[in-house]
Amino acid sequence: MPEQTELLASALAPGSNSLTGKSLSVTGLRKSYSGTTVVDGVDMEIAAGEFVTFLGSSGSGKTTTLMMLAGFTEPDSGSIAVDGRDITKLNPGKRDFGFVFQQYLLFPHMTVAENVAFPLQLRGVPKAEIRRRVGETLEAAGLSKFAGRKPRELSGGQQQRVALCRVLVYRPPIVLMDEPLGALDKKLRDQMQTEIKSIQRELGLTVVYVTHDQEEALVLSDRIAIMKDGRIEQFDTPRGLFERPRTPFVADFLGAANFLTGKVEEPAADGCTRVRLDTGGVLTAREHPCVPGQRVRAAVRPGKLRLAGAEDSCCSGTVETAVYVGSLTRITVRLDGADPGTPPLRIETALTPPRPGERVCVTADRADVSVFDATDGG
Ligand SMILES: Nc1ncnc2c1ncn2[C@@H]1O[C@H](COP(=O)(O)OP(=O)(O)OP(=O)(O)O)[C@@H](O)[C@H]1O
Repeated sequence: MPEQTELLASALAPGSNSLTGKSLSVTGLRKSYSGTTVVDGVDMEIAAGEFVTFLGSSGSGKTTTLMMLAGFTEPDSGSIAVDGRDITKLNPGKRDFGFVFQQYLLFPHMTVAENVAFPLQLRGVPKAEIRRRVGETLEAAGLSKFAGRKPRELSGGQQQRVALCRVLVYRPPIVLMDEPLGALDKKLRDQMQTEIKSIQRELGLTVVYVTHDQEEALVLSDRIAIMKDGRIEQFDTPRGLFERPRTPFVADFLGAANFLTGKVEEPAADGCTRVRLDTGGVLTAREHPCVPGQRVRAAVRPGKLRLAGAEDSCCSGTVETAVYVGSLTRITVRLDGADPGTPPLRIETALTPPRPGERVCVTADRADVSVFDATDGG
């Protein structure tokens, strides 16, 4: 399949109007419905050729934001610019964006070839040129033998590939995709992710993508905008989001963090923040803007908590469960002195795991500990 992807990219390349993507600039975008704000001041700069994903739970405003970029939904305020040109008032057809949605929205009465030809006809491309470009695109996508079929005679993956061809055939500089792989099974989704990513890279397209699937966002994106209640909580690279979450929500949303409450100790010479945990024991974090005595929550991902060696300062507790899930074991540990109402710590380890009932001491490297003010919700 990678070969096919390269073919598709090269079939689209010759004679292209706009081979590379364009930049997108979004400022203060807002939208309310019946007095309820659903998009609440979205600002972002997307570089030409960048793959950006809106990731968030249902109702967080991802689709509404994308629809405003597309021009299908009118913003209450804010502006959108492509390569510095304001397009906020431009109607969708004039924006020359490509759209791919979860529902493939292929025309059911048209054949595959007619579906792919449609955007070229709209743009007044001469007939011979249409025939050539449709043929090349279908060939490269491995769809030539289905050219005469109607969409209902294709599988979900094939239909989605046709939908992708129908967009790429007219080479839009910016492609907007809303859960395009949502209807496909896992294996096909993985395969299509690879294809979409390769085509985007090969052609240098700017892609703005919507999903609620974390793994998909991490695989595809140069940067991810984590959305909550109509706002961007953090817009960063996958690594940045994982390693430097700016809010407890982001820490928990990506990779389900453990939260431990405590109080910041007097600063030490190394500039690190030491948190004396309510359960006893100390966790050290890299520098955070905290003051001594401040009540905080320290966040650590399950894969970053580890069972301490003799030399570590650590937090003692008892293993409650240990479940082997293939390449690693998921352990839960109840810390000594933990409030019975609080959930146990979740730890993932590839090492030989302890057994339920065993006493352990838990710690984390300072680079893996994030600290938030205790009143910072999320
Ligand atoms: N046309 C509309 N009229 C009224 N409310 C709307 C309209 N469109 C969206 N909403 C509301 O705006 C909020 C955000 O919706 P949106 O579809 O943008 O969220 P989303 O993050 O894409 O969610 P999902 O992942 O479920 O698609 C929701 O509460 C939704 O009910």
